[in-house]
Amino acid sequence: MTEKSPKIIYTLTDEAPALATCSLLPIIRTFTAAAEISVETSDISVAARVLAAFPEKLSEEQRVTDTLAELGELTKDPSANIIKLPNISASIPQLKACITELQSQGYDIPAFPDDPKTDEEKEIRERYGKILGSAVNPVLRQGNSDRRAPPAVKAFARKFPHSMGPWSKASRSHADYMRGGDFYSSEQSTTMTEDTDVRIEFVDKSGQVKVKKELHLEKGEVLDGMFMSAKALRAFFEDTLNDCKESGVMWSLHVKATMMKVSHPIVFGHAVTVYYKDLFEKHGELFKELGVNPNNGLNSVYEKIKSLPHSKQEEIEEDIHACYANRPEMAMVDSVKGITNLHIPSDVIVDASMPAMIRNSGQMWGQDGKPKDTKAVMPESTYARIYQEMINFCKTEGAFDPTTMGTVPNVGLMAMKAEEYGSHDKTFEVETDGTMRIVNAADGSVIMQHDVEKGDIWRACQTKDAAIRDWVKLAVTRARQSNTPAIFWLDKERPHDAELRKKVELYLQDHDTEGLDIRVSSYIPAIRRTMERLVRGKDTISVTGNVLRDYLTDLFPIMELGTSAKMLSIVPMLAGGGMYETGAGGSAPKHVQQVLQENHLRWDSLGEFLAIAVSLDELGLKENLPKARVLGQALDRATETLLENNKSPSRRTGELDNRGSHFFLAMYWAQELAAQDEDADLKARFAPLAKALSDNQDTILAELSEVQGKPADIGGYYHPDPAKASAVMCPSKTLNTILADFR
Ligand SMILES: NC(=O)C1=CN([C@@H]2O[C@H](COP(=O)(O)OP(=O)(O)OC[C@H]3O[C@@H](n4cnc5c(N)ncnc54)[C@H](OP(=O)(O)O)[C@@H]3O)[C@@H](O)[C@H]2O)C=CC1
Ligand SMILES: O=C(O)CCC(=O)C(=O)O
Ligand SMILES: [Mg+2]
Repeated sequence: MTEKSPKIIYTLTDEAPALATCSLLPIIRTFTAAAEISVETSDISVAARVLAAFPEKLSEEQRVTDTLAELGELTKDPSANIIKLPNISASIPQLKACITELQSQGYDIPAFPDDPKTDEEKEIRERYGKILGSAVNPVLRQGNSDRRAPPAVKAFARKFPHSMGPWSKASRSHADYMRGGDFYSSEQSTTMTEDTDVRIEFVDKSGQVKVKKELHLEKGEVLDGMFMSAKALRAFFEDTLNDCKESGVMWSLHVKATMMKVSHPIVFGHAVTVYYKDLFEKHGELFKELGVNPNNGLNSVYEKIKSLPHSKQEEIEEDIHACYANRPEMAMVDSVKGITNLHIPSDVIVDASMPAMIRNSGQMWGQDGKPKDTKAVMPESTYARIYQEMINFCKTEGAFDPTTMGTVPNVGLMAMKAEEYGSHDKTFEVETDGTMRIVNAADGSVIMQHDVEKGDIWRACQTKDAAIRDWVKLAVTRARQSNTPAIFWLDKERPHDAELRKKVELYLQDHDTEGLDIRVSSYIPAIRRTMERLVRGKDTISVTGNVLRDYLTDLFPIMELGTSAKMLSIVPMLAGGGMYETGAGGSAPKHVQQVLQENHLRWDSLGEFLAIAVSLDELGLKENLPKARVLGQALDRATETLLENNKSPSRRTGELDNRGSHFFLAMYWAQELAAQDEDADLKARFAPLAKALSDNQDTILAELSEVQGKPADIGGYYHPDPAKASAVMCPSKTLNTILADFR
């Protein structure tokens, strides 16, 4: 194949989707080869990114290229066609585990410096800092977000509804959030009237000015500044704990320490030191000497005390247990292993954890492994209120019914690192009391300022005008194409949203909105109206900012479909290319545990099937490749058949899993190609494959089922051995031979 041949980039990521890829990719390549489309891989796993950061430490054979940087460049190319699977947005404990694993495999990379002192350590910390948290998605998402459940997926959910816990009117579960002192209450916002250079500065009490960051802002760009008071946050945590202790409701923290990689670990750290207050008061000095970092969770205590004599370790562990006696019961991540909600900051991630709780009758799991009513603590009130509104709704109306409910697609403002999710390099933990301010670099005039205290978390956010214009256009396009009412969720009380409201009003005038139902509404009336319609089987597009994009595209899909992995998730890039995300969920670490213990992968690749079909269709349209379109459309029909026949993976070991589901997809896809009459060549080519697969169905399914029930060895967690992982994920010799013979 020449270099110019049409190509799709398929990302290799982490955990469950990476395993699923070992099985699915050979199938995809078998089909795309027939249209001379190459499917090239790009490894953006945490492990690959770590290795790419230290080329000088590695041998020639060990070195890998910086594929994320390459992909970032590709997003500017109008012909870009990227299939993006979910990847780990690593917390510090995860990054450390990845480093240790790579070192054990013979890669001479440096340890993660907890407390960098020398220049060399600082430089290493900086390199690792670029890999931490949500470091991939913001680079690749150079467009706004279009996430929806295709009609076939909705039909499937209605025919085979997922489980949905009932809601009691007497439920004591609720969301709790700060009523003051949070980002919401301090937000300031302005739109730049011209291109402007600004400085973010800190002024201490003696008037000394320290420049924290310099920025170039474009004309029309929206700039926000806000802070969260550390004192108010700690007082809030204490109040919530006391309230739970008195009422007997379980306590649980929901943040996004992965994506909000600077601010939320700090918030998480405060929760740890408030919950385990007695422990930190008693051993604070020792913990400091040992390098305990509460922002990494209670696990940091367990890790660091390992160096102490046994008797001291026991004393500290007893003090930890004493906290449980004094504090309310806390929700557990794993009650059998004793892992609490505060052990590791990346275990409970708000976008997925809150809908899971609501779907589970508003309950989470307690120390005894039993579900219990819960206070879901989400300090920042900006978005937490929508969860309370949904809880109120479920309490009065009962749980949602997946067999009758409508759907809530989302058009999300995401391009160019919009809003809070692009704020990490402009987020600061304040060192002493003083003033944080943004000044115009040209004349020193103050654009906005906040009086802050030591420990407060201050941040600035940027939203580019081009991104907002494109977002409005995408919303109108989706409303028109699907003939569905759309609501712009913009809060009247929020200064940032007030700026956006002005722009939305203006940019809507650029489009033909005749006959469309497009409204602008504050969050609470917006979710209320959406839910009122939803339970009546009616659809409503939510048009939201970046954080609500993230939250709502888990919240509604999890109610509607059981998992957001079944979503079609398209990012039409501003430069003209396309990125097709596979669902709206993450990399499902729990699924890997099941593979390692029982060799059953319950990962549903539906998001991948949907993404590949759109990717092929778009490729066909752009490159004038009718065969690509025929392949894509046949894949969509095959996916519909797969859903109708319920050949999605089961959760239970011994039943059809991810690999078996891929087999059915391959068979249905080949059958669709053999049945179509648009392309005679594809018809003739795929007829024998369809026959071979259906003739051997029983043998293949038996071979796939045989391997289940025993532990599996993939040779690593973050950096599995490709041969071992492939052997585990492609265990049917018959299927492997049929695919190899066909190619
Ligand atoms: N686009 C991206 O790159 C994203 C990455 N992430 C990253 O993913 C990791 C895990 O995040 P987490 O909050 O646990 O959320 P996940 O979405 O990965 O998992 C939550 C649960 O959702 C269900 N689920 C998710 N995907 C599937 C699927 N394809 N098939 C079937 N069920 C599915 C599973 O439920 P059950 O266990 O009941 O089967 C799973 O345990 C983190 O490292 C996070 O940073 C998160 C979101 C998006
Ligand atoms: O980038 C991440 O960490 C998570 C992304 C995510 O949750 C989403 O886009 O829905
Ligand atoms: Mg999300």
